[in-house]
Amino acid sequence: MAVNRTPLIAGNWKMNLDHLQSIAFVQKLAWSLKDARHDFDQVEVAVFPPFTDLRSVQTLIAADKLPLEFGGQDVSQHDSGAYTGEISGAFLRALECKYVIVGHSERRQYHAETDEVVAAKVSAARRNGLVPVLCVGETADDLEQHGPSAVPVAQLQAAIAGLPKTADLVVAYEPVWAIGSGTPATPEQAQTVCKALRTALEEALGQDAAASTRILYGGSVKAANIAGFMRQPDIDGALVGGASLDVAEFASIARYRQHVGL
Ligand SMILES: O=C[C@H](O)COP(=O)(O)O
Repeated sequence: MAVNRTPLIAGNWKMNLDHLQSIAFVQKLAWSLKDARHDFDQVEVAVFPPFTDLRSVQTLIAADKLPLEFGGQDVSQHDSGAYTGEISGAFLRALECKYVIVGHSERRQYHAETDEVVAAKVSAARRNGLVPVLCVGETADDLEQHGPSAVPVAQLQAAIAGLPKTADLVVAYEPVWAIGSGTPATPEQAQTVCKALRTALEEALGQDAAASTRILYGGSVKAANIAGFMRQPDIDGALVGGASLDVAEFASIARYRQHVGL
């Protein structure tokens, strides 16, 4: 991991933990990281609760001045109007979200989100002052047919076409076959794709954007395997699903520097 990119350890809770559970979780997480003298200047930690938890999480983090960031798991491509069930980026920003996940494979798969929709959501996030955490990744079939990098790179290119060179963006490489499977990509496999993604960032947005944009790996990350990913030069953190629901496990992932020997 390059020294000029602050690593980001992000927990995507998906559809887990209600607002009461979210309060207990965030309190325990902050306590656990404080106990362990986690260095928040060296590693940024963020949680992505369900929409219904965001107000509780915001209130707790603000009241106790907890050094945690948070964001939504999705955002509408529209800012307001007759879109039943959708959540505006303006609403997320009003709740002081810093980030929003865009284009997660579960949204692409279960909600038929196309590259075009994902690109519109990236724009909506930026328009509303949110940093998009743009997810890209190939299925097992994609991998067999096109190799490791073609699909994630094409998804990235489609989502960032037309963005200004100064756009603040996080990219999360999540091979679909690794998500929730217990079988992560190897650090070397993940590095190969993340390097290709960085090259695509450079081609689209220039050298500075490529050098400053954080690229996360996601897919069956846990405390026992985080160090291998964080040793890779083009991996700047992790987007964690299942393991982010266990406070001790997630805190241990956030303290990856101990595992890496830093
Ligand atoms: O957003 C997170 C990813 O989908 C990874 O999920 P997982 O850690 O449960 O494999």
